[in-house]
Amino acid sequence: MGTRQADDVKSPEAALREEQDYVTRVYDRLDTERDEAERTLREGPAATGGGGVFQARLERAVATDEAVRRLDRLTGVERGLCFGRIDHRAEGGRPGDTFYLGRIGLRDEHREPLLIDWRAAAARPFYTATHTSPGTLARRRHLHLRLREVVRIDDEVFDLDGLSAADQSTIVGEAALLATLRRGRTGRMSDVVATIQEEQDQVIRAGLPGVLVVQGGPGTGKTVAALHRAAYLLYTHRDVLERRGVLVVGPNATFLRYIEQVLPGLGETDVALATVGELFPGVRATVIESPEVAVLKGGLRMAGLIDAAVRLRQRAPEEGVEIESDGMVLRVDPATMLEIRDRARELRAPHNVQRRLFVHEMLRALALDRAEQYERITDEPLQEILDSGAVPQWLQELLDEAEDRPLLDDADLKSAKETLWQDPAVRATIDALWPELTPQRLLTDLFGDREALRRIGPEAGLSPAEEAALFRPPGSEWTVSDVPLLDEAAELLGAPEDSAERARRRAAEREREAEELYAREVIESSGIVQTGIPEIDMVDARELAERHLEDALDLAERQHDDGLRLTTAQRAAADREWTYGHVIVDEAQELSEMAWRTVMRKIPTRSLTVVGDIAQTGNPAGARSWGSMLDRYVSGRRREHRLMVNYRTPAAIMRLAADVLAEVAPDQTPPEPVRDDGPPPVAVRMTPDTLPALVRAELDEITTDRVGEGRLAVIASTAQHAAVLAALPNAEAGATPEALDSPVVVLTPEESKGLEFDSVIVVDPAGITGSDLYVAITRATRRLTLTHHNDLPPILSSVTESAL
Ligand SMILES: Nc1ncnc2c1ncn2[C@@H]1O[C@H](COP(=O)(O)OP(=O)(O)OP(=O)(O)O)[C@@H](O)[C@H]1O
Repeated sequence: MGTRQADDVKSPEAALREEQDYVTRVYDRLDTERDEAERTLREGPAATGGGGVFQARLERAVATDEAVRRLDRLTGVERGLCFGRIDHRAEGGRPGDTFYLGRIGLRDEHREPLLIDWRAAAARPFYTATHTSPGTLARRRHLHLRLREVVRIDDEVFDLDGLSAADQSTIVGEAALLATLRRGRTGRMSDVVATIQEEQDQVIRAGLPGVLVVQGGPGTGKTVAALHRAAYLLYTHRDVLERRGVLVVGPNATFLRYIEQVLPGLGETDVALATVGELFPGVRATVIESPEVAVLKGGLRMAGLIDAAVRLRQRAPEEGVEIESDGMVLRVDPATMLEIRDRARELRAPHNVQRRLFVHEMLRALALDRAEQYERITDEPLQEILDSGAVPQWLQELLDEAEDRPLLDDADLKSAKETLWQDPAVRATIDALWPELTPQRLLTDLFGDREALRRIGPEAGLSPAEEAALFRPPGSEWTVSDVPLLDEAAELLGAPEDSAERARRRAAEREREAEELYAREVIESSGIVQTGIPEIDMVDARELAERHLEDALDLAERQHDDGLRLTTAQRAAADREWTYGHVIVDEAQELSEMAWRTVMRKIPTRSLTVVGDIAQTGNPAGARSWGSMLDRYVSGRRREHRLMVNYRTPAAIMRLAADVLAEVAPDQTPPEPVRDDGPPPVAVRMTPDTLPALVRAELDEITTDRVGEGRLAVIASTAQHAAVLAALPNAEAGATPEALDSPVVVLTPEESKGLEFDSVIVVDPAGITGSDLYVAITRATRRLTLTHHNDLPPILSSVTESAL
């Protein structure tokens, strides 16, 4: 230590000018690359028209895809493109290396690195160096930009002697961090790439395989770390993840809107975001059930109930079946009926696939019955001859021969079955016995049928009261708790197979085969798979061929979308059976057991990041511990990482939150706040009439001179919500994404989950129970007011009363 960098002694103005020159070069380079990407789209192979052989189409598709991706990436990173610089210590008389860090990596025209991607290994010291263990760093510099102008520099010098004790703190980049944290809120989360802290860095760069649980109190940066992790994983494992995609599951649409800009800002545009209510394609559920029904529908007994509901739709009537067809009454006797149903059930396939066997067996039984009846009719005159005893020799021979032959040969049987299937009466009867079902149909019928619920409820271990609670009239809206049940049903039912769909699938398959052939030819003709070394050829050739083939087919598929370019995220979102490369679940404590089953189906490799806080669980069907939700899927293969520092809520508000936590979750420790600024929380006794005045006063306090900053949330229990909204006609209400753009929003505690606001007014906290109160209080980044009509509960007694 002790070597001083030459430019440490420069005047601050000169240092700023120098950095400005560098940053200007970086932006110039960004502009050049954007121009190039645009030109490729306009003039390059991507721009040539449609048609042509598959290889040409393939090349065009590759070029288009790359140019669009590149352009997306280059466009998303404009703000704060370059945010830091690291200077390594000089060694052996040689000056140390200097690197500039950015949201993406850029090289100059000579291919020399100009900007290092924040996720690259070379950037890591920026996040890990502390005063106690600086590694090889001599200095870390934060560059603060307004648009493309460098407005401030913050230095941390690691090789100067005599650092104060405070500087030894483990929180790195304190000046830069606090400046960032004090910014007014804009209603959108922003990335923190310039100020990622060491404990967050460990989460972000943890390995891809297995389940990583990130447990942390409110404001510890769980969400922000999870999103940076998505960007980091995509950067480090792009080949796997770009093809399979990354899914981020969040608690509600407002929250997803709140975080949606973070990944594009980090250069990633291809991550699917969804709520649990959106995990079943074609349904967008937002309605929340009553707590009792949410618990019931969230529990694993539902898997048994749905299984029983499917079996209930596979009928074998005790009295057998009779159908009038073509002037004849056809019968399937009870024993045959049972045999046919059981044979179909034994097929290890979903209901709609088993149905095909059921239909064939039923038609066969009916065709045989018809043939037997015909035979009886035509045999009547013959019987008379036989009874008379005068049977000529030739007839006896014919009869002996016929006895050995089956009633219907294969061709007869096929045509008889086809004829029967054309008969609407036959079809209707078979459909009623084993209908083709969609998940929606199955659940609508089940929940709308008290008798069916009563019949199968006991099998799933439900009490009569629980069976009754599940009933609802057909046509009711889908709820968030229904979505995992729809997914469960889809799993048991399989895809319905109507004839139009079948024809489309066959045509698509034929086309795909043709394309596959072309793709193989492309690969073979390019010689890509020949290494000349027999062992390598055997393994690598296959792997390479498969990879290229899949890429080729992906592209071919995309071209089919009438010229529309579908991203991996879009294709994944439309396909229930899509399996992702990695899944991140935020506010994961809210997921029920049934929701976890749905999520786990999407990630058979179990490469998951699970982010949440057990102390904030609001969903009565949510997690009480991580083990209770995850162990059945990943027992023993779960790593847990704890985040302990709160970057959001100032110390005075956190002291109150700690009182609440001690009551609602005494086994949990509140996180340590970084900030000790801002006024203590206050309590205001009032009526709804005075609420507008309080809102106006708070808005005056938080509005900054920067346009678009300053957000206020009024958080009220569901019971108070309507009255509060009526008192604040200019405020936006709850779970709409637009609410985030409004300076004032009225939310329930549930809706406020994961969000943050400069000022929070909690209306009637006595009416908000348990962890919901903890969530509501910890949304504030600067100011907290509690309003109440009656006395405050003892748990909040430390808050000072204030007049309006
Ligand atoms: N390293 C950091 N640098 C700057 N800001 C940060 C950092 N880490 C977290 N923050 C900020 O702290 C706030 C809280 O972060 P975040 O929402 O990710 O916390 P959380 O743990 O998910 O909270 P909750 O459990 O309440 O949803 C955000 O404004 C975030 O930008």
